[in-house]
Amino acid sequence: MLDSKTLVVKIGSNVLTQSNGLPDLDRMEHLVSQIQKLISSGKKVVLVSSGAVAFGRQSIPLPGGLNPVFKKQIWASTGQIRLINQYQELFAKLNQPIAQILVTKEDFRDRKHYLNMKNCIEALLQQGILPIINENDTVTITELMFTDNDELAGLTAAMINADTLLLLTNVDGIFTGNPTDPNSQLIEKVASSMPEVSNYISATKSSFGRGGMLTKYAMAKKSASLGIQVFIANGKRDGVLTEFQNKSLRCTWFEPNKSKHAAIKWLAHGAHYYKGEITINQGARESLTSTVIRSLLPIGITAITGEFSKGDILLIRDTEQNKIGLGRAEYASKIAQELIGLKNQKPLVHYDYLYLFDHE
Ligand SMILES: Nc1ncnc2c1ncn2[C@@H]1O[C@H](COP(=O)(O)OP(=O)(O)O)[C@@H](O)[C@H]1O
Ligand SMILES: N[C@@H](CCC(=O)OP(=O)(O)O)C(=O)O
Repeated sequence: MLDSKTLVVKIGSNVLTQSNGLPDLDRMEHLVSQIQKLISSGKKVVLVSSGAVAFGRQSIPLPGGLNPVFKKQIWASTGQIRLINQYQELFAKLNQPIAQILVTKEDFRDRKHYLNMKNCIEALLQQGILPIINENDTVTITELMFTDNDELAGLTAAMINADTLLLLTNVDGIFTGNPTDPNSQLIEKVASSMPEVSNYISATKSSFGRGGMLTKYAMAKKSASLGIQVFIANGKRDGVLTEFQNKSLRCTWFEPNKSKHAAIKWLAHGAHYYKGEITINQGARESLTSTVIRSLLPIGITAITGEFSKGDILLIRDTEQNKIGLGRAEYASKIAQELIGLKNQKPLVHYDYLYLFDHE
């Protein structure tokens, strides 16, 4: 376990709910006081909290036959107020100001939204205000949705260049089998050099969770590959964050690789957030994937689809349409279209902003 200065703490729905579905306010208060201690010890903390649907569901009864999308929207929009009010009340007792940020996947796709969000979170942290983030569930339906808040927490950690991601759920970490089976053992450490552990994980979810342990694992691995240490731990355990601070946390710890450049962290999560697609010829493919660092020049481009602006994410494909990597556009699609195949032009993707999938 490494020291941490900037961390994202994600609290799953089931951590904040009792088995009967009612909000677990004692647990919430306990976590709030520990988060406040992390902040007062000098750490910058961003909280990603689920729980809107769970808080809404217990207070607003709805007819069984109602369209599930409407149900989710009603519970999320009514529950989010309850959730954030509860946080507001608990943090206010400790004189800790908070801010609410509701985001959609689209906010990570659009460079302007992304930068606005990043700047806002950084400004809040500078002022000692705790940002509390959740998905804006009322507008994100099906393909617009994050897989779950673990994905949102991973994206947030990359965005703010956090060194640590703490995923609090209702089990102590990843086990070698069903966590309720006494023969299952906690996997305490995952490193890129170690064999895969995903086959231990079953698709079961906690009663209020969305993504399950598999998506948590995938996001944890990706974050660790970018240089962010990840802890999956039990938010229902008393003193979980104090144990984290004392480096005595019972958890699954993902050892981070060498930290990647902030722009690469952002790009690496861009697989679902690109604005345009670029097809490159064989020569450009060889050049980009060689050991020599090279930018992507218009001469190696054979086709461009989609409309993008300077700064947007681009997906790069070879002539067989294999996905090669992601890059940040140095100029807009309108200009790029005119330069396809031309010599002596400015790179469309600079090598500092190029993320090749082989490097994962
Ligand atoms: N091998 C495993 N180790 C730990 N948990 C597992 C494993 N396989 C499946 N799970 C399930 O994953 C659940 C946690 O994921 P999830 O329901 O998405 O939580 P959250 O709401 O906190 O995001 C656990 O409650 C557990 O039932
Ligand atoms: N945005 C939703 C959370 C969805 C979700 O990912 O839940 P979880 O798997 O418990 O982290 C809510 O607040 O209810």
